[in-house]
Amino acid sequence: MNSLRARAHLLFGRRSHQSLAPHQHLSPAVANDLVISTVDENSGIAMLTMNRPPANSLSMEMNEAICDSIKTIEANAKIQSVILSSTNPKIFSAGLDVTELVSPDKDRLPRFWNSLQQVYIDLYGSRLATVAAIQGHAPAAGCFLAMACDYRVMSAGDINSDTKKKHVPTIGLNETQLGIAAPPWMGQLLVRTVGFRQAELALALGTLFPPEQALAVGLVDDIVPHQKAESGEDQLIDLLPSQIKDQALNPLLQRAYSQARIYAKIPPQARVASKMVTREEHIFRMIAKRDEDTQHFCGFVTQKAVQKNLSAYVEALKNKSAKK
Ligand SMILES: CC/C=C\CC/C=C/CC(=O)SCCNC(=O)CCNC(=O)[C@H](O)C(C)(C)COP(=O)(O)OP(=O)(O)OC[C@H]1O[C@@H](n2cnc3c(N)ncnc32)[C@H](O)[C@@H]1OP(=O)(O)O
Repeated sequence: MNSLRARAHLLFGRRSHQSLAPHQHLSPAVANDLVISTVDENSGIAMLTMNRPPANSLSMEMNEAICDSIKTIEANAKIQSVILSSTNPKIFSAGLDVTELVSPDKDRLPRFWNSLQQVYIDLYGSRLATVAAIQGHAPAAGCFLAMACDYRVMSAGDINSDTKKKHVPTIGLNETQLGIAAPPWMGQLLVRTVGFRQAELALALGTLFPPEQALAVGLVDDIVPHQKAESGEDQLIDLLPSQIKDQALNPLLQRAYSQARIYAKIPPQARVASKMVTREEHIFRMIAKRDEDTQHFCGFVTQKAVQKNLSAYVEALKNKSAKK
């Protein structure tokens, strides 16, 4: 137990009281293209915006960029909360980049999987309070990113003013629909989020929940109707990267921001210690089985039958997109 506590300190307690970053008031966007980070030391809030068109799918480089951004923000002791968002108004993240899975390079595949495991460790185990602003679709590992946060707000959907078409985002672990299974630690996150029976059903069926249902099962904490607010918070406007500067009146981002502010006011030692109570065991269990998990993943994904399903899925995605 003592060693668990020591390791927990490494995971959750690291750098929480040290200022490793030079003092800054409000930083301009720090972009590594795939992920854009902005921080506001006055409010103690940062924003991590995923920016990998067209769908924020998680390639190895994208996973690494997410981890790098989390670590950079964590190194600033003035920051207590981070909002995870997307530059794409219709897609939060489409999950794993499925092209990483089809006819994979045998040296890259385990590294790719390790990069996803690291996102889990760094995001789920972050000392920061994390709020997911789920504006658009969040299937599979997109749902995982949201579940790894402390709080999830989801858009109720939107009507295109020109075409009058309704856009309703969905969220869930839909892996079985691709002929694959969510890895145990990801599936367990769903169990921890929505409870055993709902998770058992949703995992088997690959259910993608629209916002109202996601709220009803507890997969998200709040849903926000898309009605532009009259006025925005100046501090939120400053935090938005240039790519989404026009989103200052977006009610979803405003709701995420107010939740991030609530978290930022809680004494960090207490908040982090309480996070440890619910998360440390799960994280350590995964770390202990990390290599086994990688081997299982590589073995599973490279099976002939699985490759056939994945190829067909990627083809269908491309055809769907081409028909638009
Ligand atoms: C033991 C463990 C073993 C295995 C575990 C493996 C775990 C896997 C977890 C995963 O995350 S698997 C990935 C699952 N993801 C999906 O099934 C999502 C697929 N995408 C969609 O359903 C839709 O794209 C969307 C609902 C997210 C958005 O729909 P829409 O707005 O209509 O956009 P398009 O479908 O036209 O897509 C736009 C563009 O993006 C490309 N794309 C979409 N998803 C992915 C993806 N996951 N990876 C790579 N690329 C993706 C799509 O092909 C289009 O690209 P174009 O260049 O053709 O425009």
